[in-house]
Amino acid sequence: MSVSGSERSAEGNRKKRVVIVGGGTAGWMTASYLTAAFGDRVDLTVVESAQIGTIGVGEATFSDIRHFFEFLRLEESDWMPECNATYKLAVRFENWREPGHHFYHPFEQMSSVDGFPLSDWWLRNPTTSRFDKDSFVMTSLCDAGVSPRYLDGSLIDQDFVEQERDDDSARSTIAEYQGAQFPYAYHFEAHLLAKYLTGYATRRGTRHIVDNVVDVALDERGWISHVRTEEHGDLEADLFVDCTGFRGLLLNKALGEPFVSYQDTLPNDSAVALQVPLDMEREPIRPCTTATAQEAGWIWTIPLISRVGTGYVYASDYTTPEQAERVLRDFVGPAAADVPANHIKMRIGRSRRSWVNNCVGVGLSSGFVEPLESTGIFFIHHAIEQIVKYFPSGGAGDDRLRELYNRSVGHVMDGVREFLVLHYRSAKRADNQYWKDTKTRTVPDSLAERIEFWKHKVPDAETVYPYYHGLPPYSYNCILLGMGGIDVNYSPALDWANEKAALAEFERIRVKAEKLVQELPTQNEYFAAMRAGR
Ligand SMILES: Cc1cc2nc3c(=O)[nH]c(=O)nc-3n(C[C@H](O)[C@H](O)[C@H](O)COP(=O)(O)OP(=O)(O)OC[C@H]3O[C@@H](n4cnc5c(N)ncnc54)[C@H](O)[C@@H]3O)c2cc1C
Ligand SMILES: N[C@H](Cc1c[nH]c2cc(Cl)ccc12)C(=O)O
Repeated sequence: MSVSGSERSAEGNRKKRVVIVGGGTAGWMTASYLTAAFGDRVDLTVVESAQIGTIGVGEATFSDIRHFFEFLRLEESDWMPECNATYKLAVRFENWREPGHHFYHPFEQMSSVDGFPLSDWWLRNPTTSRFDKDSFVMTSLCDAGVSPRYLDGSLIDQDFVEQERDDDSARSTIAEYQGAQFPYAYHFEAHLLAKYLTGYATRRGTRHIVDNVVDVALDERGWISHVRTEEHGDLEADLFVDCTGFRGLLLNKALGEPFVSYQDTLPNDSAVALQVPLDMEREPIRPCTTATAQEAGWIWTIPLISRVGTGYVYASDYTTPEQAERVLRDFVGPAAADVPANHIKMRIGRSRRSWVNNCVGVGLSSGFVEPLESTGIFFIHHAIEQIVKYFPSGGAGDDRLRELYNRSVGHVMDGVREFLVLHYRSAKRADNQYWKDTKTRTVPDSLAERIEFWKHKVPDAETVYPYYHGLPPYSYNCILLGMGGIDVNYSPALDWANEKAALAEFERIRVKAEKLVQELPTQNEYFAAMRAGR
């Protein structure tokens, strides 16, 4: 049955009611974005429990998140100080290859010379032992601990400033900027961002209810008719957004949508986290997330203003919570002595469909992979953009819109899963059962075949996971060449090619890095100036 434009717009003109259950990062990011997208043409309510806490450990992000803040028309100086935010130029991997080794996965597109990526040229003739340092400027900036902005606020890479549109009414999305690599992302306290966005959304008309949802009622079609709260009665809506975290109260529990576990390929299912005070007068704020390999997983180190978020992500099949906490406390040292530990059980995988009938899960209810490449908030941001893109009309075409949404969200999570599995499979480290098993465990179907290709031709757009999943081919190059456990070869054609231009490109990178390290302020200096109002 087809629906005419006029029928659709009549239905579409009715004010849509959206109820978001859950007030963590997912709930408030969704509320803020929908407010920014639709204004008061959509009636929004967020209901969150005062008793059930949120996940917030000190999070790192993708660089794409800048489009979220831009969509809300927020400047860094508005929200960063409120969320103890710092810059992230890369992920630094320590000890994944062998003790004492480190490499970076930076926010910087890898150059190509004569049609071949720099990784190919580097494999043909490694200038030094550091692929990441030879091929990316950001690596040196991370080692030097500098900010990607000068003290006057200008950005290292003016190209991005020039790309920004003059037209104030247009706002960008992730999809529009694919291919253009912005040079940094952020570290921030997700619970502070949720608090900041509570103010943003409620000032723009979002209703905020603090109460427990105690029942989810379905109508005869199996759609949600209302959620029942303890003290605020029943909340009806056209669309319910499940932001209840790992509980999946609406999507999984009430609607019964199955959860597809990734545990067979990504066994890390637990974490223990600490918030460690940081003396900003004495200690540098590193401009990167650090992921340090451990006996049964890895430890994240996320530098924030005045503190460091840290935690051990581990597989409960290989160690216990008590041992994990001991390892983490030893790693941090005396600074963690009086800090309480937060033990978290993680649900790894995704809901088979994230959008079912009139309920869409966003955040941990939709899916989660371990935080190795900081993808949780990216999943949320991507999901919200897709909700707007496929927003239902209430008409017959909605089934198709939901299907497209579910495909897009499913591909993002499945693609990220492949990327993360590659980290473990390609890590050279194999010094205990945990690390030995990473070499023999099943990998997602087509990854095994891709790895066989990559041994002979470094990853490019033709050979990585074929659907959009946020990660460009150069990221795969960084991981493969950095982890060192899979032998990759340069393209044979390079034996007959002239490498002069490639050598000049390596030299350009070296000179640019040296200059920037001299010129840029440290993160400590930059944020001291930002907080003083510059
Ligand atoms: C160990 C760990 C490390 C992470 N690190 C990163 C990182 O570095 N980068 C990144 O991008 N992401 C990271 N994440 C993911 C990120 O923290 C989450 O994606 C993000 O915080 C969103 O969580 P959420 O809002 O979906 O769920 P939650 O924070 O769990 O919020 C759930 C909300 O639902 C409410 N709720 C639940 N049940 C009810 C009920 N019955 N009635 C009313 N309200 C209810 C709760 O009160 C709460 O407000 C990490 C996650 C974990 C576990
Ligand atoms: N969408 C990209 C994803 C991306 C590109 N480079 C990196 C580096 C790191 Cl450490 C994480 C993600 C990405 C983006 O966010 O820019």
